[in-house]
Amino acid sequence: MRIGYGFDSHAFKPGVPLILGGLPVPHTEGLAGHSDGDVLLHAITDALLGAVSAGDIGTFFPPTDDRWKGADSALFVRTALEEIATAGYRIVNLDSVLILHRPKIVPIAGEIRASVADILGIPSRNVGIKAKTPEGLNQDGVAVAHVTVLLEEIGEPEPLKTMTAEIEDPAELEVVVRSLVDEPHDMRRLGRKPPFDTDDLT
Ligand SMILES: Nc1ccn([C@@H]2O[C@H](COP(=O)(O)O)[C@@H](O)[C@H]2O)c(=O)n1
Ligand SMILES: C[C@@]1(CO)OP(=O)(O)OP(=O)(O)OC[C@H]1O
Repeated sequence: MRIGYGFDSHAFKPGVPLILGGLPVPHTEGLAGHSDGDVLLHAITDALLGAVSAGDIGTFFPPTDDRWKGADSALFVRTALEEIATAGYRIVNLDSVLILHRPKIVPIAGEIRASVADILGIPSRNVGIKAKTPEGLNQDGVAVAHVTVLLEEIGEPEPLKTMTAEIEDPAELEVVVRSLVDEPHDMRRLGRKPPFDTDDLT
């Protein structure tokens, strides 16, 4: 298991679109940045890179490089996903806190969650989206994102197990082979989930 943490902040600016977690959000202002200013995806990128000690967003995508001007921040996340896969890990779950006065996040949290889950290639149930207003912080014109992520090792598939048995009566062999081949086997009884949905079997 590995844990990662990411943080980012961007100032609100009139005349640019607001994008949060890859979702375009109708609002009076957007977030200033060299890229599309998606504060949540930047914090996610840093959480993923940090979990495998692979540096941070700026080491991969320097703000001095014109290639990333106006870039879709999903590109940064995809690169971080490649880094964690190369290191042998995949995401267990991710949690986040957005800190901003407006817009209100709760009414659109489901859409942001679905967008983030889609970019990460994980189910929505493994993505947490929360929000707070920056009360007492004197940060009215700013959006802040904090993200934590938990990774697990992808791991090698378990080697096939072999069984040996001594049978004296050849008729008994027939019974044992038939029971192995013909009868349905419920793997849940062995305490392990099958790697597929048994209802899908035809
Ligand atoms: N931009 C925001 C900020 C907050 N919320 C929701 O309001 C709750 C109360 O926030 P406080 O910071 O005032 O304690 C918060 O837990 C969120 O549910 C929001 O939706 N969008
Ligand atoms: C994403 C990059 C690169 O375009 O720039 P910004 O969009 O300004 O975002 P920030 O989180 O300030 O810094 C990371 C940079 O690498």
